[in-house]
Amino acid sequence: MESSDDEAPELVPAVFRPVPVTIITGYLGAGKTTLLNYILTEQHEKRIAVILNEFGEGSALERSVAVGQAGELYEEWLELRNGCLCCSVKDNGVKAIENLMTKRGKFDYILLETTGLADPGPIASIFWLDKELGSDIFLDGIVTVIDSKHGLKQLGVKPQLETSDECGKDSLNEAVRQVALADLIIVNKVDLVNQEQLAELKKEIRGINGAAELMETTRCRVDLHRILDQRAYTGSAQLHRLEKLIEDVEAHRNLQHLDKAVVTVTVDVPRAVSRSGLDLFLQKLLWESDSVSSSGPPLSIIRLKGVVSLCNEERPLLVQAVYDMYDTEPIFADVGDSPNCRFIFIGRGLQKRVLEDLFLECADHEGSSSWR
Ligand SMILES: Nc1nc2c(ncn2[C@@H]2O[C@H](COP(=O)(O)OP(=O)(O)OP(=O)(O)O)[C@@H](O)[C@H]2O)c(=O)[nH]1
Ligand SMILES: [Zn+2]
Repeated sequence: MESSDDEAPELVPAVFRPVPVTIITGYLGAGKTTLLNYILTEQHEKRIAVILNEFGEGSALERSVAVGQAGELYEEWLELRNGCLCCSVKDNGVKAIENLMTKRGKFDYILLETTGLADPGPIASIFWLDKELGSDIFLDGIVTVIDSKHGLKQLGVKPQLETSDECGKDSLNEAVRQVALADLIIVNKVDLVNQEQLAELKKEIRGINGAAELMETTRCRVDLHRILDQRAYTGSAQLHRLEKLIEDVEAHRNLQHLDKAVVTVTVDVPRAVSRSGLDLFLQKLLWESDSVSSSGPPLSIIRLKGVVSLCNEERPLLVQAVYDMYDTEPIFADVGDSPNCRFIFIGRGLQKRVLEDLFLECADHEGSSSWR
C-alpha cells in the first residue's frame, strides 16, 4: 500500500499524566492483602492497577492486575528469577511496572504489595533510579501494616544482633525497616489486643519512626483519602507537612531510647545552605557515613526528608532520601526573611549533635559538585 503525505494520522497520542504508586508493605500476615482488597472494593473513583509481589513457596510469581472502573481485570503474570530477594526485587519490580505500562490509560493509580519479608527501600528506589519510568509513574507513599498482636515480637523489642547476610547489607530486622520507611502506619488487628498492649506497641513504633502518620484499624478499614494521594515524596505541601512532622517527632522524643537501633531525629538550622554544601552534606551522610561519627554507634540513614533554603535562591528545595539515594525538587513556597533548613532523619546511630555539626561544616561549601 502506498502512503500519501496528506494522510492524517489516525491516532493522536494521548497525553498521560504520571501515575501515582502506593507501596503497601508489612510483616507476614499483617493484613496487606486485606487492605488491598478493601481499597479495591471501597473506592469507586479510580481505576487501580495492582502489582502483587508474593514470593510464595515454590511458585515464584509476580502478578499484576489492573482493575477497571467497571470491574474488569487485566492480569499479568511475571516469572521471578530465583535468587536473593533484595537483589532481584528491583529488576523484577521494574519489569512488572513496564509490563503494566503497556496498558497505560486503563488505570490511573497503582498499588504495589510487597512480600512480608521485603525491605521496601529497594522497591521505593525503583521510582527514583529509573528516569524513564519516572516520567510515567511516581511514588506516592509507603504504607506499612502492622499486626497488633504480633507486632512487638516482630519488631524485636530488643535490638537484633547485627550480622551480615550474603548481600553484605547488615541485617536489620525487616519489620523495623518497614516501620522506618513508612509514611503511614496502619496498626491493624486492634480487635485482638487490649488497650495496654496497643499502647505498648504504639510506643515502640513511635520510638522507631516518629514522623509517620499512625492509624488503628480492624481489617484495615481506613479512610481511603488518608491512604491514596498522600504525595509523600513530592510537591509544595511537603513544607507544611514537614513542619507538622517535626512537631510530632519532638512530641514523641521522650519515647526514644538511646539504645534503640532505629530512631527518628530532627534538625532545624536557621540559615540557608549553598547548593554544593547541601550535596556535600548528603553525600557524606549517605555515602561516607563511616567517617561521620567517630564515637558512638555507626551511623546509617534509612529515610530522610527535608526542606532547605538555598543561598541566592528564592525557592526552597525539598530533599528526600531512602538509604543511600537522594533526590531534590524545588518547591513553591516563600522562605521570606528567615531562611532555614529542616530535616527529619530516620536511621541508626543518629545523634542530633553529630548531624547538626556535619551540616554546619558543609553548609558554606563552594565548589563544583558532580552530583545534583
Ligand atoms: N482478627 C483480625 N484478623 C485480621 C485482621 N486483618 C486481617 N486479618 C486476618 O489476618 C490474616 C492475614 O491477612 P492478610 O491480609 O492475608 O495478610 P498479609 O499481610 O497480606 O499476609 P502475607 O501476604 O501472607 O504476608 C487473614 O486471615 C485475615 O483475615 C483484623 O483486623 N483482625
Ligand atoms: Zn498478602
